[in-house]
Order: sequence, then structure tokens, then C-alpha cells
Amino acid sequence: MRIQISPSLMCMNLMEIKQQLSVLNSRADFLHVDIMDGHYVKNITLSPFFIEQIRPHTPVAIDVHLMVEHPNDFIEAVAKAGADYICPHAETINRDAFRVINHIRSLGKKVGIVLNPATPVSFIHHYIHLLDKITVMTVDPGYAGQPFIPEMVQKIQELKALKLAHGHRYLIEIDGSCNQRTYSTLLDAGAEVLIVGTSGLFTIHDDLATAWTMMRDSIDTAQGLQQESA
Ligand SMILES: O=C(CO)[C@@H](O)[C@H](O)[C@H](O)COP(=O)(O)O
Ligand SMILES: [Co+2]
Repeated sequence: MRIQISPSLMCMNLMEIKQQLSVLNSRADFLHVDIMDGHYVKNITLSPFFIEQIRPHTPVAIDVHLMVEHPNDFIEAVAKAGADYICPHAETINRDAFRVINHIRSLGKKVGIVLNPATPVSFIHHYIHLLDKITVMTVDPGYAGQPFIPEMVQKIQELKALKLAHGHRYLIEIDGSCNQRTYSTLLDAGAEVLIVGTSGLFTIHDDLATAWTMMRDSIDTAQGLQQESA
């Protein structure tokens, strides 16, 4: 399967949003929208209003990463704004995980769950079969431009093995420091969707279309190497 790419829109040049979105529209598999509340992580980035603004200008699936203490306060707003996937952190829904999953699904949206680097796969054991996507954070959440956490490779392998053994449908997605230095390791471990931010896409060339081609070439090379070694 060809790896899917999800650019992280908090890393875009917001002064050139229309032009950048038109480049991403014909290339991206998802658009990754980080929503933070300033409490769960000490940062604030995009918002339901941002999703509402871009929705009429893109046919690409909008994937919302909720870095918020109380996901229930945001789920209806991001659904109404036009999100396709709604993805709270596992650590924030433990008191009402099944209610949250059912709520997202009742709004007609796909359900994703995000795991912090320190959260083990066993944490989501009882509802893993219900998920459309699992995101492995390979940096602590909150900021772009952080170093890759190598201990996460084993977690990706574990999710891949569980998916194969049980026929689960979830996509295995990686968030944090996906770039030329990490592509082959991530693909080898079982990554299926890569979120590309500052290090993988937005800073590698001033022209976004050129940056995309460079990124795709690096990924295709990594994937080729991985297939040869398989
Ligand atoms: O959720 C987050 C950060 O909490 C991400 O989606 C970042 O936007 C992405 O990791 C940035 O990419 P890099 O700067 O790591 O390459
Ligand atoms: Co994110």
C-alpha cells in the first residue's frame, strides 16, 4: 500500500493559505488540523473556526487532532465545522471512552485515537477494535520542530502486529518529526499515514509544490528500500 500523507496545517504559512491549500488539495490524503486548548498542552494553534473557513476550499479529508483536556467540549463544534476524522487523546477520554467513541460516530465522523509517547498500546486494549485510525505521537504533543523519540518504533510495530493478528481496520498514523531522517524507520515499522510538518515538508523548500515533490521522492525512496529489504 502506498503510504498516505497528511500535512500538518499549523506548520503552513498562514499568510499564503489559499495558494498553499491549492497545492495540497491535489496532493494530500488528509489535512491534519491541530487543536490545542492551552491547558492539555501549553500552546494554542488552530480552531473549529479555521476548519469552517477552509472546508469550502478543499475536497481533502480533514483530520482533527484534539490536544484538549475536555474533548467533549469540542467534538460537536469540529463536526459541525466540517471535520471528517475526530481524534482525541486516549489519556483524555478514559472516564468515558465508549461514550466519546459512540458520540463521534453518531455525528457521522470517523474515530481516531492519539497516543502520547508515554502511553502504552495496552491503554486502549478494550476499544482498539472500534477505531478507524490510531496516531502514534513520536514527539511529546504541543509543538512543531521537536526531536524524534526512537522508543516509539516498537509501539508502531506492536500496532501493526495486532492489526494483522486480529484483522483490525485502523490506520496506523505517525505524528511528530516525520522527515527524511525517519521515513525508512517508520515505514519499516508499519506506518501507514505520515503527518508531515516543519521538518518533513514546510521548511524544505520555499515553494510548496517543489517541497512536496522533494518529500514524495524521499518517501518513495524510503519505501523502495523498505520493499527491497522485506
Ligand atoms: O500535533 C502536533 C504537535 O503537537 C503535530 O501535528 C505537529 O504539527 C507536527 O508534528 C509538526 O511536525 P514536525 O515539526 O515535528 O516535523
Ligand atoms: Co498533530
